Amino acid sequence: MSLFLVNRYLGEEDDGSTLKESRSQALLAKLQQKAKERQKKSLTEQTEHQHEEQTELQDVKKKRKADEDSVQEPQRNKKRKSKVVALHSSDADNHDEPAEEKQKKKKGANEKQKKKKKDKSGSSAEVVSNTPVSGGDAPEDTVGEEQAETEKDSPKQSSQKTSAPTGFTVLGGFESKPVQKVHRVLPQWLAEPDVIHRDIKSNLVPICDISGLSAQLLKKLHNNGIEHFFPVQAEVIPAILESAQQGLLIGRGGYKPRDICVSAPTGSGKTLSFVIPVIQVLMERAVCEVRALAVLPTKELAQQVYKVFTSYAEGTALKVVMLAGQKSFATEQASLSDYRGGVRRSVADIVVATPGRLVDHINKNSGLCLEQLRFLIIDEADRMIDSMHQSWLSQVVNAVYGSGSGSDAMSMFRRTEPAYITAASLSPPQMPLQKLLFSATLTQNPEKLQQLCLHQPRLFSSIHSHSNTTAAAPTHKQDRFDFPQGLTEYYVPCTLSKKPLLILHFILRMKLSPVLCFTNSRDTAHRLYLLVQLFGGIQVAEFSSRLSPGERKKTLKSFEQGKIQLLISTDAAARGIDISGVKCVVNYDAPQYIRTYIHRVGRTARAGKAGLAFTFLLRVQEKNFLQMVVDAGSPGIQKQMVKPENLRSLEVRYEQTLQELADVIKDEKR
Ligand SMILES: Nc1ncnc2c1ncn2[C@@H]1O[C@H](COP(=O)(O)OP(=O)(O)OP(=O)(O)O)[C@@H](O)[C@H]1O
Repeated sequence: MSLFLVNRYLGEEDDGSTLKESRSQALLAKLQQKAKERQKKSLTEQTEHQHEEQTELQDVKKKRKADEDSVQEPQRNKKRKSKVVALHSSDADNHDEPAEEKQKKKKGANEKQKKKKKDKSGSSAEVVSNTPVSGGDAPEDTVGEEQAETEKDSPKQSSQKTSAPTGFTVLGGFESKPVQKVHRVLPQWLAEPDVIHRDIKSNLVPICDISGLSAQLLKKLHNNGIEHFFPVQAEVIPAILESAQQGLLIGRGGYKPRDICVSAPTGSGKTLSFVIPVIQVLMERAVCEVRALAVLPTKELAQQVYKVFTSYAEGTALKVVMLAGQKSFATEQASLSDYRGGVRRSVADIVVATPGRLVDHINKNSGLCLEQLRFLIIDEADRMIDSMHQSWLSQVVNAVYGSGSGSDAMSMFRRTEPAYITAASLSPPQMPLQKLLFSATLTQNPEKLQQLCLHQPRLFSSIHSHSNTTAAAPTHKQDRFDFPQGLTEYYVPCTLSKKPLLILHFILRMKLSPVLCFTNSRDTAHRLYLLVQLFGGIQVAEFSSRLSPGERKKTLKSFEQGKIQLLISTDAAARGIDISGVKCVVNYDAPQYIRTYIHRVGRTARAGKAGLAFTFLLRVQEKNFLQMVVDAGSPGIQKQMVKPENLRSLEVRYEQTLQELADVIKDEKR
């Protein structure tokens, strides 16, 4: 005999499907019976409630009539009418619903009603609003009366209401409404800029017509072959000079000077428009401090601007320093300050820097003191905004206002970062930091510009105000820009395999050199360079991050001197690089972005001269690329076909070169 009996659940007994079936049938029968009982119950409840509701409704009606008699308030009447019509229409809505749905709604409403009664909190108005939902059985005479009244008042309205079953404005309904176009509204300073003439040649201003420039500077300009200012210079130089008319400490009328933004085409002379006034203002300084800082995105550009600054600072007491990593950190550090009598003193007035190297000097406390900074120049500003993730600007601002928090509270020149302008914030006067922004493709996106924390900015632009507001109308997707007047744009339909032949044809047959040719990657640039070199007969060089900064500098110099017929480059040379004598730009690879296109083609047709730009386009690229260029405001891009027979004479040699190239690349990889 067993002491314990252990019962275990062993899952469904597998005694055949018949048992399972009989069980499920029994379950189904049970459920059906329950449902029937529920239906019956609800029907009886319903009739009871309908009766109750009718009596309640009549009460409400009586009460309301009494109210109406006493207070003849038309506004209230209107509300009630619409309510009743709405109730009626919601009832009409219900006709379309399936019977089951109706039943459910009725039941739900009944339950609600019950609850309300229990709580004794339901107002008469609530009862009215609930009534039709509970079955659409509102007393016919009430609705009919109200509807008749409404019809009398406004037949049009009533017809609308009968045709549209819903009297309510359905929130979140499914009615399709035409989507309203969102029109771009620019802040006034962006929408209405100070206009710069586009045509350089016919709007030259003699240098002596600009007041405020010293005889020394005028002489310097003259010596450099500049007798006239370009339109952008004629507008911007006086504006910067005016902002510093009262000295470095305060702006016009004692106010902080406005920041200045300049959007003018490539090659229009933006560099001199900040170099000349900054030199002019700083020439009169007594103590050497870093008062101007120009930030540029690449070493090459920094080098170029540094050259212009040094050229115009020559013969003055001003010292220009470059922090772009061209020299060692220690050498750069030594050029910033020295020790005299145990005190560190600045020996730099103007600093030209790349953002990375600049931040290095700020963080490593290398002797770069920005506490007396008056001008912050941001060239290629749109590109610099894109590199804002490096937080270089906030580091510069911290370096400018860093010691204003009280370490030297007695100092008259103590600086605090300006917040809102109040009488208190303007006193005592402090050296203002004025930002000067320059670009050929300055963004009109206020959100992006906001990152620069501009103070009452003033925009100088060659894009006219009317086009600023309507410009984006066709697409609303991209900004519009100005193209140099002397530029003629072409696109060349081609296939991938014909591209190298085309470039050879341009130089050997069309004699278009010197050509600056852009590719989208440094590998493409390198292969094309090798191919052209192997083909022979063309002075060719490449320019990309494959080369050291020193090699790049040399290459640019040789190109400028005319020793190179074809310079194949990545976008490293697309922005700002000023190489005189570039007759032709070729986009071997079509650029992806309009800004890249504008800067690339802007390496020719500079300073009012003529220039050609060709873009090789594959069939699949044509539509989108041409649309992008037209939307950006290009005056027109023409089609240039190159007949296959024109390339035939080059083909045999080209095929041989391809084989040689394969070997060279193999060797390189090894
Ligand atoms: N007033 C002038 N007279 C003659 N040449 C000038 C004058 N101003 C500038 N230039 C020349 O025009 C060329 C283009 O100037 P700059 O490089 O300043 O153009 P940019 O507007 O900065 O172009 P990008 O947008 O491509 O940087 C330079 O070679 C410069 O020496």
